Amino acid sequence: MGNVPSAVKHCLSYQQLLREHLWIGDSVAGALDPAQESSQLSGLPEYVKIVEVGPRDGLQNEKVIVPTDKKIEFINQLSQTGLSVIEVTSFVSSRWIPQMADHTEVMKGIRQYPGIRYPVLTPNLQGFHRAVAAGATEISVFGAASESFSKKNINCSIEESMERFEEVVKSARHMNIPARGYVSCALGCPCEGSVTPQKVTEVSKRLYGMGCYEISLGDTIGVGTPGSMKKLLESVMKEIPPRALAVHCHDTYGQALANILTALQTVVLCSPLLVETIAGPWCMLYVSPPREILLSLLHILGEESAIHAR
Ligand SMILES: CC(C)(COP(=O)([O-])OP(=O)([O-])OC[C@H]1O[C@@H](n2cnc3c(N)ncnc32)[C@H](O)[C@@H]1OP(=O)([O-])[O-])[C@@H](O)C(=O)NCCC(=O)NCCSC(=O)C[C@@](C)(O)CC(=O)[O-]
Repeated sequence: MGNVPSAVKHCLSYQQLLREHLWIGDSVAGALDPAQESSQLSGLPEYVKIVEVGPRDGLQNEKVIVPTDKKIEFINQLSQTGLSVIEVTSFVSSRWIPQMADHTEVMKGIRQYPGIRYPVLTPNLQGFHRAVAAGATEISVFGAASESFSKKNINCSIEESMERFEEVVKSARHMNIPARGYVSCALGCPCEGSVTPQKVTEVSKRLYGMGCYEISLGDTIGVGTPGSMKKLLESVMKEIPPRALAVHCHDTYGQALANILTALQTVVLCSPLLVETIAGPWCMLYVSPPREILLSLLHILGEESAIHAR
């Protein structure tokens, strides 16, 4: 792997993870034959949906603005890896997030493959209408469980954000456009520190109640631990069915894999059917095919701006 950063190495494949991180399970390490693998996987969901968020959450954090054609190429390559959902961009203000200023060009420029969904972030009606005009067929609203973060991120209180999201989700429903909902700071806030599971549950419930079909719990600054993830899910699952939950784990302190594993194990106890985990070069693991893509992206971005965790 030469000088490829370890965060990137972690994205390569489950098999690679098993080889490199024996702690994932002594008896699993090195066991790549299908029979053994399937027995080791018991206790985990039968199906894990991966939402690739690299083109949005990854590129929005790059200091160097990636050229539009490279973004389009990146997304088109991701589309060929077997992913079923790729978050493409966000229709936010370019004054706030200049890295996403080319949202319309990216949305219009990508090749949309049948069977793959390409959601985009829309903070308000203005963003929603622009997204739809650019061809978006799935959207996400993004709130927070912390007042300070909400103000800092989208310039409004949690309550105001819910009012905006109601409008967006209602408009989306009228157009048969599915809506997802993010809850940032689910395991800690950069401004306020700890955030209670009750607060996260309350915001998640509002988003689910207004019609978001999936609620993604964001460990925005990667401060979660398996213990706090378990407590969080136990609280949120009292109000929201596990099949509608996703976790979005930043790997800032190297805890994302452990947190995702805990999420999978916690959710499977309640429902063997489905858990969604957000994956992406910047966020998480389990994406086996895009090794070449990651390496070529690193080449595009330059090693200095290597994949980082927020
Ligand atoms: C939400 C706003 C737009 C409010 O921004 P604002 O300044 O409060 O908006 P405003 O309504 O007062 O309008 C001010 C100007 O913004 C324009 N405006 C208004 N809305 C839009 C729009 N949709 N697109 C483009 N322009 C817009 C509007 O037209 C006006 O333009 P002017 O008249 O001054 O020329 C702003 O705060 C914003 O864009 N924030 C971006 C936040 C963001 O993208 N953060 C990163 C993503 S969230 C995240 O990363 C967390 C997540 C999802 O990954 C999960 C996790 O990790 O936990």
